[in-house]
Amino acid sequence: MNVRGPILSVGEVRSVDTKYGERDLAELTVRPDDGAADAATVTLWGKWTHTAEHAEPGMELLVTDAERDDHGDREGYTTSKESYVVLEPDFLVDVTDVRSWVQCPRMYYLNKLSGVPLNYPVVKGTIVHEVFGDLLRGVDLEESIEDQVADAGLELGLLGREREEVVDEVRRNAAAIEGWLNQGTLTPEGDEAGTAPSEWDGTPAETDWRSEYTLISPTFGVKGRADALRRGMPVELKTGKNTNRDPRFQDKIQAACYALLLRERGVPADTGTLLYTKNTALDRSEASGDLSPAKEFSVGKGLLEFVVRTRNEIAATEFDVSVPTGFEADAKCEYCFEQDTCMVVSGRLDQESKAGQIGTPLPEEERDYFDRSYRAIEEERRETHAEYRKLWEQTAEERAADDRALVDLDPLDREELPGGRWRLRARKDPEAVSKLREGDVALASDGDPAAGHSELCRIEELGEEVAVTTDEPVDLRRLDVYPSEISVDRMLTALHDALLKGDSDRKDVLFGRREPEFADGDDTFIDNNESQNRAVNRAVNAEDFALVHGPPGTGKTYTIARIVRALVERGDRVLLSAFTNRAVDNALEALREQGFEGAVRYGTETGVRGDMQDVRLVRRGEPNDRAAELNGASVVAATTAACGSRAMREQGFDVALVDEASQLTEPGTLAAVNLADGFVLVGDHEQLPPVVRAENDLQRSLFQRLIEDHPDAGVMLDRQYRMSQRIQAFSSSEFYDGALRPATPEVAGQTLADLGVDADVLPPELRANVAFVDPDGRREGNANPAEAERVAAVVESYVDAGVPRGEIGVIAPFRAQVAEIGRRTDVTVDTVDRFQGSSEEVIVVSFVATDSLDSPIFEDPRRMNVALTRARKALCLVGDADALASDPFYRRMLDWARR
Ligand SMILES: Nc1ncnc2c1ncn2[C@@H]1O[C@H](COP(=O)(O)OP(=O)(O)OP(=O)(O)O)[C@@H](O)[C@H]1O
Repeated sequence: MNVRGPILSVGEVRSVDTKYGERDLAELTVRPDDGAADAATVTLWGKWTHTAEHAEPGMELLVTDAERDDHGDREGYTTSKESYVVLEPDFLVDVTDVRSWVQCPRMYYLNKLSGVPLNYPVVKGTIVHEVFGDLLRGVDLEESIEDQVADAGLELGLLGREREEVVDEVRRNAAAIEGWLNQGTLTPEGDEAGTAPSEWDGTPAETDWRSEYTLISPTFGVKGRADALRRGMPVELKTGKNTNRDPRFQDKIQAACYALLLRERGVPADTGTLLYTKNTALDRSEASGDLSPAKEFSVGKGLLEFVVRTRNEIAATEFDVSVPTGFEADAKCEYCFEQDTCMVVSGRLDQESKAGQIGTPLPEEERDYFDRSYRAIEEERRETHAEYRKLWEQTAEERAADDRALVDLDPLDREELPGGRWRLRARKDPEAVSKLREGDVALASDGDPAAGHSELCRIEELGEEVAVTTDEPVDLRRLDVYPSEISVDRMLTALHDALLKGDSDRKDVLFGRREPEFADGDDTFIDNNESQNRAVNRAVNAEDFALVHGPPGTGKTYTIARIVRALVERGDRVLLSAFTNRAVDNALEALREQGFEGAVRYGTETGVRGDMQDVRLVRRGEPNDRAAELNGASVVAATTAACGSRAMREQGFDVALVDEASQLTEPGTLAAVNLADGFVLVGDHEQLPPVVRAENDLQRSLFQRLIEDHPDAGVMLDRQYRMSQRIQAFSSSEFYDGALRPATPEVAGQTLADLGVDADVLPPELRANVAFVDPDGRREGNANPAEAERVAAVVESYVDAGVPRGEIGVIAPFRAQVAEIGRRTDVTVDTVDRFQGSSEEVIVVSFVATDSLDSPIFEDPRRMNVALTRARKALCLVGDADALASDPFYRRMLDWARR
């Protein structure tokens, strides 16, 4: 029986005499059934008392295979021989984190802060791992090495490595792997080593080899990606040498973690193998000891329990977001490679640490900022974990209704690609919608992503047919959004880089110790728009930073391109960045339209728009050429997320220009800003705020903070090129103090007639360029079918009058209503978030709500600002007048629309 619930109290560890001799125990009070049952005593015996020492009231406790042990009138449970005790099972600890924690808890923390840097051992390690995977999939060794070294071309070039030298070194490492794979003793009888698994049926024990296996354990709160499984047993590859007979302790722990994860799936993994690739590469005369690369060890219950206890220590530390000191373990600092880094970080952040501190602490406000941001980012991590949990807590139908999965796919075919990867196809219900998009990394599964067979995949095609690529074939019956911690990890490293590596002068301005400064200068860069020209001047003259506030349609992109050109003309190297790929590509397009060539686009093939592929930096190839292309570019364009990548973190710029800055968290913005001496942020804090799950400081952008603290550093673009006078009026008065105006009389006076539409053909209620229609529908959940029907009819009226379908967009607040409307019309229907940054001649907005507006979606008027400003010539609001009139903001909107 499993007992699970919140801990109410934790008793001291004490010893008692039992028939087996003296034993330790600790009693905890827990409310089982996830808090629904009456309080019960749970007794943890023996080594599990170690976990009791880390437990605190408020944490969640899980005891598997518990036994009843009633205490008089109170229910009680006790651990059995089979039990595992898990603290905070919902917190998913990564296997690599368990590994670094056993080396030293402080190392775990430092790794988290600084991320994986660009260095040769790391890049080489990745290549060797890839080659290992290739060998398991049956690829020829030499072919694989050439291929994988070419793939790492850019990074190798940035590290100044020559291709030949790397090929040689990888070959020496890979030889150990190949040799081992070819050893008959380790291969099942009659089977050839290195052959790819023929058909995967979901049970690891039944196939010979699997590479890169993603595992998540709901019970133990652990996740990770095993290098390989051999007949269900974990094999870990280490690009180092180890001449002892036994694997290194931390390596053993890592393999044991995977064994634990496999056991949860019913695979009795009782042996772990570590493969040290440098062993055979040693010069035999210099080396002594055990030179065989593969070292096996047996994974007993004691080791698995140790893994869980270690994992519990991490979960307990993260429960109160405390910082490990290193005293938790008995690692010796003087033997540690990280000793200096550890001391510097401890000194700068004034943290207690076993290694000690050097240097002077950062000013107090910076340490406060660090602590607050660190906590906020860790809260966001917990929210990400909650997303993982939904993979097994929600039913397939719930996932689909939540737009997080495409379910009931019908597998069509599978095709093996060169290099051993697979392309899988399936048919999907044409009406099914989800958040998944082409290019996304997702989880492909046989229908059960947690307990069944699942593979990470990349979505290549998402129409009526779905096509994905994976490492191994899987019966493609379901596709899930795969929650990634990468953005959380990158926020932490950006925070680290900004505060611990950042220039102190820069920090003086960021932390309000000094005002931003500007050089004198007033040139004419743009002669037909005064505010845009001021914005370019502000940006060009900024000694520290400048802010460009751009309401809808005011020519932000145009102005950005002009700023970039002006900066490059005076000899600056510029980073052109934005939150989304779309905005980065739009800015590049504007640059091209203004006649500027020579920008390099840093991004993935699927992320970059088709017409920008010609300037995309290809990472594959000859190291020197690849690095020269990036290093030599005067303008590099990349999303802010990509700015946190290993390669980009090593780049330096004079100015970073960041578009959509109001949609970015502070650390998200810092990722780009860290790379440059000065920066220009472009955004509009009156439109959508940063997209985060947790409710904390991350919801406010750096753009907003700076523009509120230093209004003089900003220029607002006040002429818009998009909407007719009538459409923009409400937004201008509600959000921009009436300062927003049409740029030209043509913009102001545009109507549907300009499209050749005869207004008389339209129903009377749609003839004005702002219209309101009340369909008298009823909200059902997050949809309103009657309203959807009316929206579709409104769309048809515009089409009948001559508006091309491609010029009409429909915006609805909830995905359920998007789907409801999508079933009735073939024009673009989406939520506000998807429409930000775009516009259409005609926009129809569906409000869904009836009776009242009680949904968080209606609480932030900035959403409405985005919705209402997407229309150029006609805007039609479809909603329930009574519900809208119940809130002052929406009442004013109604008054305007009905005027
Ligand atoms: N100074 C200008 N002179 C002439 N046309 C301009 C000027 N500035 C912008 N435009 C035009 O106005 C339109 C909108 O500009 P742009 O796309 O740069 O707006 P934006 O502010 O980036 O829009 P969004 O609000 O969607 O981000 C474009 O067609 C652009 O060419």
